[in-house]
This record gives sequence, structure tokens and C-alpha cells, in this order.
Amino acid sequence: MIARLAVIGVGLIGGSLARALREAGAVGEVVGCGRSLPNLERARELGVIDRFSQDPAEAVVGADMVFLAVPMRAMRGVLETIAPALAPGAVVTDGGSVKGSVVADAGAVFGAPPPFLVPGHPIAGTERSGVEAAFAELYRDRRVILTPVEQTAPEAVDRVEAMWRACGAEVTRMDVSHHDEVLAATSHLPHMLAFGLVDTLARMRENDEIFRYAAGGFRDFTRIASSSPEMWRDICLANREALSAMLGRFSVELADLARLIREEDGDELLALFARAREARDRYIDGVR
Ligand SMILES: NC(=O)c1ccc[n+]([C@@H]2O[C@H](COP(=O)([O-])OP(=O)(O)OC[C@H]3O[C@@H](n4cnc5c(N)ncnc54)[C@H](O)[C@@H]3O)[C@@H](O)[C@H]2O)c1
Ligand SMILES: O=C(O)C(=O)C[C@]1(C(=O)O)C=C[C@@H](O)C=C1
Repeated sequence: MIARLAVIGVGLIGGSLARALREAGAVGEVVGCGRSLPNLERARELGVIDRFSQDPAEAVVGADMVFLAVPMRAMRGVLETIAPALAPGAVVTDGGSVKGSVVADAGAVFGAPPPFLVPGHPIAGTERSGVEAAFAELYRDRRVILTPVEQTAPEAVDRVEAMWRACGAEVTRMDVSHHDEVLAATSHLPHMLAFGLVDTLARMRENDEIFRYAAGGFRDFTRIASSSPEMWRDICLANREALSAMLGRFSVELADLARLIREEDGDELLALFARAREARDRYIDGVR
């Protein structure tokens, strides 16, 4: 289906796409590109890629599909570098966690978002980074959101959709700004809470003792605070408007929760916890 795939950023997301397509027999050759030479050599050793170049322009030569899986802040530079080297008919897509910034980056590089660029986002991941963390099943039965814009060619969207389906994913389409608002709420805000909580506790003087007595609740809630700091700095800055709005809204809710506790309002606390539990049970039933 794909003759030559160029993966720019062979980490968890790019490496898992390459692995999944290989396992599905849906790709011929995979060419990798990245900043870290040891990571690329390891990717080749593991059979995730066939060969690599550290120059993105060289890596995309002759590729019919190009997948950008670099941190958000690196997207514009990569687009600039690959632009003159893309093969005629090549489709470019990405796996970045924020979509408005990718569309803006493409507009800045090409004058307007080009027809061959399909912004995308697999809603799947882990707290681990690098090619060692990549696995073929990451996208199976998970959602991938594509956010084509007015200029995007429908045939390019179809090809990217078929690529993700070959990985076992369910593909949906969404408006760019709606995507960024929804993900600010369901992904970016929870990461801020986890990073913020761990940092607050770690900076308390008695933190050694605190962590010694932290059990399952703390562990479950804070798993995502082990995620890549660079990746999350970039996501926050790329989605700053929607994320700031969500943080503002949540701060108000948190202050209200603190007031209910201070005022010993057991009835309201019970109502809030029951509402939240019901919503989470519904969510869990839906994903099962
Ligand atoms: N980790 C997740 O759970 C998750 C989920 C969905 C989407 N994403 C998005 O996918 C992208 C990649 O995330 P990841 O988790 O695979 O990160 P990762 O750290 O595992 O991999 C990123 C790779 O990009 C390379 N890289 C960085 N800057 C580069 C540059 N300028 N040129 C070429 N290569 C460069 C790094 O060397 C690294 O190998 C990010 O945009 C992230 O927001 C991550
Ligand atoms: O499960 C995790 O560790 C993740 O953080 C994955 C997760 C998320 O669910 O928030 C993180 C960032 C994304 O862009 C998509 C998925």
C-alpha cells in the first residue's frame, strides 16, 4: 500500500506506526530520520526502519508517505527542510498532539496549508519515549483524529485514513480548533495536574517521607508525570489558548471544592463525587 514511508522522529509514535504497518504488510521500505544517532541505529537494529538519514530532506526523497512524529516545536523546521525534497504525489501527515499549530506552521512554510498535508493525531500513547518504547499494537482499536482543512485534498485524506486503518485504528475527522479544545480538556489538562501535583509534593521538605507512603492512588494518578518534559513543554505552548482556558475553568472548580470541604458541606461533596463517579463509569463502559 505504501511503497516508501519516511518517518521523521523515530520515537514512540513514529516507531509504533512503522512497526504496525510492517506487521500489517502495508509498507515496502521505511526510512527513518531523527536527532539522535544511537536511537536511529537502535531503530535499524530492531527492524523498525530499513535505513536512515539525519537530514530530513534526504530522508523524504522518493517517499510516497511522510510521517512527522517530532515534538510540536520542531514541526515548522522539519516542514521547511523537507518542502523542496518531497516527491510529486507524496502525502505528508503528522502525529502531533496539537493541530492548530501544525496548520499555522504549514501556512507559514508553504504560504497556505498545502493539499498534500493531512494533519492527524493518534489518541494513543504511553509515558515512555524513544524507539525502544515503540510497539506494533499501540494503535489497535484506538482512535486517530484527522483534521483536514479547506485546502486538503480528499485523496490525501483517504490515503492517510487507509494507513491508520491498516494499523487497526478507528479514524474520525474533526475541525482543527474543536480538536485542540477537546484535547486540552481530556489530555493536556490531566497532564498538567499530574506534573503539578508531583512537583508540589517533591518540593515539600518532607517529600521523601511523603513518597514512601504513596500507594496505588498516587501511582495511578501520576503515571503520566513520567512523560517527556520536552514533548509536554511543546504541547502546552502550542495549545496555550485552549489549555489556559481549561486551567482557568478547573481552578475555579478546585477552589469551589476547597470551599465545600472548608464549610463541611457533606451533601454537596457527596453530590459532586457521585456525579463524577457516574460520568467515569459511563466513560469506562464506553471504552470497554
Ligand atoms: N507520547 C505520546 O503519548 C503521544 C501520543 C500522541 C501524539 N504524540 C505526539 O507525537 C510526537 C512524537 O512524540 P513521541 O512520544 O513519539 O516522542 P519521542 O521522544 O519518543 O520521539 C520523538 C523523536 O523525534 C526526534 N526529533 C526531535 N526533534 C527533531 C527534529 N528537529 N528533527 C528530527 N527529529 C527530531 C527525536 O530524536 C525523537 O526520536 C509529538 O508531537 C507528540 O506530541 C505523542
Ligand atoms: O497514555 C498516555 O501515557 C498518554 O499520555 C497518551 C496521550 C493521552 O492520553 O493524553 C498523550 C498525548 C497524546 O497526544 C495522546 C495520548
